[in-house]
Amino acid sequence: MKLQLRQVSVTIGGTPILHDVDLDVAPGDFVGLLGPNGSGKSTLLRTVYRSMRPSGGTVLLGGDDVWSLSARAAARRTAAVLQNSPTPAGLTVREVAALGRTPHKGMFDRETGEDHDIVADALERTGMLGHADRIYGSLSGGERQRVLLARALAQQPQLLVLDEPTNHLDIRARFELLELVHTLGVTTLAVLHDLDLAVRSCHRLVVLDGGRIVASGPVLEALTPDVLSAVFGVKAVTERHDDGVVRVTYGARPLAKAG
Ligand SMILES: Nc1ncnc2c1ncn2[C@@H]1O[C@H](COP(=O)(O)OP(=O)(O)OP(=O)(O)O)[C@@H](O)[C@H]1O
Repeated sequence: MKLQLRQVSVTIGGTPILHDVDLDVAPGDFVGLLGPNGSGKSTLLRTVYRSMRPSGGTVLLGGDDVWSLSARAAARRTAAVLQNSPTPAGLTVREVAALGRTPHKGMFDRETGEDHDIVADALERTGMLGHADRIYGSLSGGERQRVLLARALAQQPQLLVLDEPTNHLDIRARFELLELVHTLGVTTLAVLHDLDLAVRSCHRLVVLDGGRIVASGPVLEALTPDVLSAVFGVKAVTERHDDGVVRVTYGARPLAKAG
């Protein structure tokens, strides 16, 4: 399902945070949202998963304004994996993942065999099925992150919104998680701080700076040396290597301002 932002702006307490953002994610595309600290990435995501109403502009999912949908209808379409998501204390891993089924069920509906299978599949795909009966609060940060992704998968969303999903994960788990997201084929918009992971994993990139989109497109077109220098302050190049993998290579003295 395609996601379109049209002229989206956000102003908080009189301070403009996002300025007329236009952004497209095609069905099935995995788009990385990059930018320095404070550039507005999380705020942009909030307008998509309905946590912050834009001050202007529209957010369209499958052609429908997400802010005109009921919260429940929107939740059936969009799943978000966020930093520090509040999670009820005392639940098991399976119970947390099963929360992803909530938007698909009536208030008094019980879990069906199909729900059970969907949750088990989500836990299996995130490598957490073996921990299904553990208390969520007892997990490590990386394990929690996987369970939150399992909850999102159990939601069977048409749009996946991820805010720094690889935070807390060790290097192998980072690759595994992004590989998993890539293979899901679900339309995905993900804030990523690791530029090298982003260029390997994403189909396209969008770069925010000061609340404005300053570059977007296929990875090699979006993350040019000029953008890396002007936006991120580093000397680096993005190039496709002989093995076909796109990588970001940083200079020996990577700080652009260091001359
Ligand atoms: N509720 C709020 N009230 C006041 N300012 C806010 C609020 N939310 C965000 N901001 C400000 O808006 C700007 C963008 O914040 P945002 O969290 O979207 O940036 P970000 O690109 O996700 O940053 P980071 O990479 O550090 O997570 C920051 O200057 C932040 O302080």
